[in-house]
Amino acid sequence: MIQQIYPQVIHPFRYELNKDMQIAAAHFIPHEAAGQCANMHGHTYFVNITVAGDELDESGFLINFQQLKKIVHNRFDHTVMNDHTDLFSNTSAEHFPTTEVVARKIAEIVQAHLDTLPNKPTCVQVFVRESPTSYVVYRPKAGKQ
Ligand SMILES: Nc1nc2c(c(=O)[nH]1)N=C([C@H](O)[C@H](O)COP(=O)(O)OP(=O)(O)OP(=O)(O)O)CN2
Ligand SMILES: [Zn+2]
Repeated sequence: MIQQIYPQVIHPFRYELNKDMQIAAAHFIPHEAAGQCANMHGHTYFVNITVAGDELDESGFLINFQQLKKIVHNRFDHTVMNDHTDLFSNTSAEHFPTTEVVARKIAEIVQAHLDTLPNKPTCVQVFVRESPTSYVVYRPKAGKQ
């Protein structure tokens, strides 16, 4: 069971939901500054996604928790991050599968789905813990990723 305390995000919305998930995945950072992390290795990523909004859908959901798991966990679990060439690149630092970029890409994937919903919720924070001692918080700027 995942039980962690996450950094809080300030937002103006009435509702906020949080979905936790674990993703087992491998990656490498294709840069000499990464040291040993330039070699392929694996993590159990702990991800927390925060979605907020003022309106619920016809089910009384901001978004179905299960849908969030489907679009994020199912996409990455037991994969190699670098193999997702539609998202990550081994030649551009903005797209290396670092914790920072993984968090941003998850926010982009989630927001793209939220944009299709009639109640128009917003992804306001993505927390990604890559190791017991290292995590990133990504907060999209209002109105853009
Ligand atoms: N800013 C970032 N720095 C590092 C990243 C990253 O994504 N963003 N990634 C790595 C490596 O991929 C590595 O998996 C994680 O490194 P680190 O936190 O050093 O992992 P350790 O478990 O070895 O940490 P200790 O606290 O030393 O046990 C490197 N840097
Ligand atoms: Zn790593």
